[in-house]
Amino acid sequence: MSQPQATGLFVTDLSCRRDERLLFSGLSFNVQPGQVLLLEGSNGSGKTSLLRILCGFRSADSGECRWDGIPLDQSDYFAETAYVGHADGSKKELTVLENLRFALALSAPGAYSIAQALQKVQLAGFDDNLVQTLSAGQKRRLSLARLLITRQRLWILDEPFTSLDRQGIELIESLMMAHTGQGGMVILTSHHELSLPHIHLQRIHLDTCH
Ligand SMILES: Nc1ncnc2c1ncn2[C@@H]1O[C@H](COP(=O)(O)OP(=O)(O)OP(=O)(O)O)[C@@H](O)[C@H]1O
Repeated sequence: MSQPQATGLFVTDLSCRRDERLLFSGLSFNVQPGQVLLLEGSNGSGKTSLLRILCGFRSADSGECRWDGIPLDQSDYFAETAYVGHADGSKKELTVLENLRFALALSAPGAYSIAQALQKVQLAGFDDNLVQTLSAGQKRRLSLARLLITRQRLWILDEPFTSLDRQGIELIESLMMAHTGQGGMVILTSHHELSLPHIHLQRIHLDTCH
């Protein structure tokens, strides 16, 4: 009988050093459809470094990552993953609309049109505003709109609640619930306590991964 296929992200025995400091080692976990993984740890414990490894921006010192059972670089992983980092990923000299059109040109379309996504993140009417004129929270909301207009199975979010008001925090939580409810996956770092009822939430505390 054939083995059932491993679906999702499987990480085995990962380690990372920064300069002479071992940030984490022997780190193994998996994230499967419908699941959220919360990375916790003190400042400097390596949360962003781990996310950057998972995004392919830097290499691990050892270990292996597989997507649906296949090494990341031989799989569809990078096309199926969206990253929202500290820098928001928007081009500040372009308008809101231009940024979203640009994102859409690079990815498969998601469930929301650009107009619907702007409405959802409460940026309707800001279409022609240059990103550099938006507030920090509005830039965050624009990066959320990007997640909605494109279709990716895994969202990797580095401190997504930064700069957001209470309504914005609730918005992200509801978007994460909808995403995982449709079989999507989320990996995030946050110092904010999450409210995600009925979601399979895993936690990894990086201070303890040595
Ligand atoms: N570009 C870099 N070059 C050298 N060391 C770095 C670099 N970026 C981060 N580090 C170091 O790597 C360690 C982990 O940093 P990282 O940003 O991954 O931590 P973090 O857990 O995300 O922290 P925070 O909660 O403060 O965002 C820190 O000691 C930091 O000084």
